[in-house]
Amino acid sequence: MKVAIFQMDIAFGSFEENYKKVEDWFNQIEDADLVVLPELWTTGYDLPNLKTMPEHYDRTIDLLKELAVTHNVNLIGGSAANVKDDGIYNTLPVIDNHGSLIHEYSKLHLFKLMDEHLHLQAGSDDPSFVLAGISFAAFICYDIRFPEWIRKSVLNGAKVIVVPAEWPAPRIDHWITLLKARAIENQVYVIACNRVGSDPANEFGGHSIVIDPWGKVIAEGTDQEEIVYGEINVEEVEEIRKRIPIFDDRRTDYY
Ligand SMILES: NC(=O)CCC(=O)C(=O)O
Repeated sequence: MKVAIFQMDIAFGSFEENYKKVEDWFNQIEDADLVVLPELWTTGYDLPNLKTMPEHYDRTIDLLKELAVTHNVNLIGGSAANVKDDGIYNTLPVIDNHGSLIHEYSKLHLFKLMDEHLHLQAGSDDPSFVLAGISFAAFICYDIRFPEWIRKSVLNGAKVIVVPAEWPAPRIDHWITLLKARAIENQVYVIACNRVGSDPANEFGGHSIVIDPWGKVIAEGTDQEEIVYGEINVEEVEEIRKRIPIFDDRRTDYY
C-alpha cells in the first residue's frame, strides 16, 4: 500500500483556505492508495471559535468523500472539530476510495497544555477499522503517550497504526521516540502525519513518518510543507512477529 502524508501548514481558523490547499495537494499526488491528513487541519487550534462553525464538519466530510472518489484513493482524513449537542469533539474520519465514510474516532485523551479540556469533549470510540482489507487503528496526537490504549487495538488485530497530529517543535524528539516505541513494542507499522508552521501559541515540528514493525524509518518529512511518501507491506508484520514472538511470550498470568 502506497501512502501519501500531507505535512501541511494550517491557516488559523480559516477552513475555506485549508480546503483550498488540500484540494490543490490532491491534484499533486503522484501515486497513492492512502492519503493521511493532520489533526484539526480545517481550523488549527482556534478552539474558542469552533462553536461558531457548527456546519463545517459535515462540509469537511462531503469534501473528503468527493476527493476520495475523484482521485480513487482511501483517506484517513486527519481530524476536524465536530460540533454536537453535548460539546465539540476532535473527530477523525476514514473514507474509502468509493467515497463511503467507514469509521470515525474522536480523540480520547485531551491535551491540557493546549487547552483542549476547556473546549473539547473526549470521545469514547473504538479506534479500530478495516480499510482495503487491512486492519488499522487510528489515534490522535497526544493519544500516543498512552501505550496501553494502543496495545488494546493491537491485541484486537490492528497491524497498522495511524496518527494525525499537531505536535509542537520543542517536543519533536518525544514525537519520534514515542512513535518508534509504539511500532517496535507492538510490531506494527506506524504512519504519522504532523503539521508544520505556527499558530499564535505554538510552532509545529513536522517530521511526519512511516515506521516499519522492526522500528526502521521508511520515510520521514522535514520541518517544511511537503507530501511525504512511503510504502507498507503488512505481511512484514507476521515476519517480524515470527522472529521475536512477543505476543506468544506475554505473561498474561502476571499482567
Ligand atoms: N495536539 C496534541 O495532542 C499535542 C500533544 C503534545 O504536544 C504532546 O507533547 O503530547
